[in-house]
Amino acid sequence: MTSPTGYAARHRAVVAERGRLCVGIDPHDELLEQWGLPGTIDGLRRFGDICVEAFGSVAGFVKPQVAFFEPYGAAGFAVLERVIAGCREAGALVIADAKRGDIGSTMAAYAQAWLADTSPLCADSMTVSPYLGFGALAPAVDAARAGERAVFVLARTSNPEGAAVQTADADGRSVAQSIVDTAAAENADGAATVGLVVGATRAHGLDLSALGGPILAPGLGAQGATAADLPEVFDGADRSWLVPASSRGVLRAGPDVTSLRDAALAARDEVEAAL
Ligand SMILES: O=c1ccn([C@@H]2O[C@H](COP(=O)(O)O)[C@@H](O)[C@H]2O)c(=O)[nH]1
Repeated sequence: MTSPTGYAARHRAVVAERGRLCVGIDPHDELLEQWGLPGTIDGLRRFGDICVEAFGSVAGFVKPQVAFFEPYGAAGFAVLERVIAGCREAGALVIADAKRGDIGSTMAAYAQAWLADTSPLCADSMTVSPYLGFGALAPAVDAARAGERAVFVLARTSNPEGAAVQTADADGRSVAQSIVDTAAAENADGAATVGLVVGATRAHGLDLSALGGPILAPGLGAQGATAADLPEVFDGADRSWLVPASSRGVLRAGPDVTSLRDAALAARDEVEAAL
């Protein structure tokens, strides 16, 4: 077997050391309240700092949900920068859950924001939406490949509403399967630059066997999926590439750092035992 290159090497290394679980960092208002924090920028900053301390040095992957930082404006983005940098410095791979997608020229700016070393928001990967066409994502795919990073393209999302668009027919296969097949072609170089988002919440009917890249699988915990569901939901996929994700399911253990870390490690162990 040849040694992995590009993003694949970074991904494989962190999985070998820390496992496949991705902990979502989603500062919901209800969680701030449950953690005894004010719904202010100070509360958001404290939430972020606790997450960095709890997860940065033990989680393989963390996934800050950008949407929860945006309502705080510039100050919220400053907290997000701090969360991304803190987790990366502690060794976790950071997936910026930004779900960006636009015409190519604008996509290039999104890539610069989330995937360029020069940006204060620079992460290890980002989520992107192919609704403007897979080809429009090229600037992000190129930036990711050049920087040994990845993009996670929405294919079959964890929410029930996604089916109407994602299972629609596209020349004899579903829209989602066409995304999978295009991603697989991008991964022919072995660098695993193009990952997918495929929810863990239900059977998706996709053939993921030739993907050759990571599969972010949100839906564990609060959305009802369990680690025990994973083998059936992802039957036929290369499980070594699975990145099952849980946000509220872990975050509800807060605000105590040790309890949060223990919850993340317990979820990680359940995932590894199931897979
Ligand atoms: O298909 C998708 C894509 C993204 N998400 C995001 O993941 C987390 C899930 O949070 P939980 O608390 O574990 O339910 C959230 O940020 C979503 O925006 C997803 O759920 N499904």
